[in-house]
Amino acid sequence: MGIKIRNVTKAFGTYTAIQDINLQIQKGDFVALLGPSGSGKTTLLRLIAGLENLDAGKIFFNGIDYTAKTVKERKVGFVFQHYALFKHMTIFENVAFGLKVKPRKIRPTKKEIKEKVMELLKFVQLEHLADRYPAQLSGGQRQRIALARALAVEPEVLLLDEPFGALDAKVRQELRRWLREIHQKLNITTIFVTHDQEEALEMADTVVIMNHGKIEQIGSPEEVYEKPANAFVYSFLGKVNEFKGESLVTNFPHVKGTEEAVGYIRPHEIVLHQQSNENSIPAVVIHINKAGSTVRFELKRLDTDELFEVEMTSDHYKKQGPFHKGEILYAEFKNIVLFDRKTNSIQTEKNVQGEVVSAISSYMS
Ligand SMILES: Nc1ncnc2c1ncn2[C@@H]1O[C@H](COP(=O)(O)OP(=O)(O)OP(=O)(O)O)[C@@H](O)[C@H]1O
Repeated sequence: MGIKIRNVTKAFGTYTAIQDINLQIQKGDFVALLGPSGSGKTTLLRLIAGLENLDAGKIFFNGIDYTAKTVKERKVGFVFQHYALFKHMTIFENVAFGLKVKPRKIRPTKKEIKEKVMELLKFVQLEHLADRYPAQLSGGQRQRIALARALAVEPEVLLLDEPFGALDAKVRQELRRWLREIHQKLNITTIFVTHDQEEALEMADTVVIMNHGKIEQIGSPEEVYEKPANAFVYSFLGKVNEFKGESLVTNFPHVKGTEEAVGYIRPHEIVLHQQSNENSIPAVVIHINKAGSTVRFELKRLDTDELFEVEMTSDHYKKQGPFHKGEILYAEFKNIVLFDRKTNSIQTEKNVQGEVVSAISSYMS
């Protein structure tokens, strides 16, 4: 099922949660709606489902205007963050529910329902839990059952709202992989909401980045990460150090009047030296975190007192270090990305420092 959202707007009272959104989702796509809290992700998902009425615009399913269709008519399957399983029903009954409540004419027979439910439980690898109650399952198992239940009615679109949000990191990781496999097998158009950029970039084929009820960028994970459309997308996808105004001037003596310029640098794009060079800025080490395969440093610039983060692989650190808290190091900023705050557009990207200085100078002068 392909979905087209055309000029859709939705307000709650005087607050516009979705502002004139356009989005086209291809049949079989695996889409993440990604954005900070309150950006309108859930509202957009509920509009697609037919759980909310829109104020303006249209929604098409396979080219047909579905704007006025009910939830039932849209044939969507849902999975929510908080497992909406029926507590008083067994796992089997939970999965069978959608089939049992079908109108008599199209309701499968008891035998067919049993076969279908057992097939789904096998599919989500939990057939041995058929007779248990939801309270006897782990959070991850409950979400897998919630998915089996959503799939029982053979939806044409699968909608998931922060499906793994309430689970711990390890289970979440397992379920991400599992859901991708399920999508590969079934190829149902799937849209999931998340505020976790790692989850979106890892799982989705298409990422839709939302902010303040609008879409900031649509693209593959590579596209949005490598070619962010604006400052919001850049800073939302991964850690960044932000420098503006005086800190950019101090860093780049050629730059004049920097009010509208913001420079972003990812922590792994800063190189630390024990000796100064003409491109480096002195900074004192505030904290070193050596847990895991990446070593993270917090440093304070000596010229502006600003804090910033640096990351390097532990292998690299072994060769270059050890560094110590309180030590003065020299930070060289590679790949600074400069945004114009007025137009919210990228001025320069992925340059080495020398080129950036000239780009900034020509932009500012
Ligand atoms: N039923 C409602 N009545 C009034 N305001 C609402 C309603 N539903 C959502 N909103 C508002 O609309 C905005 C968007 O909410 P929405 O739940 O879509 O955001 P979200 O991006 O999914 O956020 P989160 O990640 O926190 O769930 C928020 O400011 C929210 O307060």
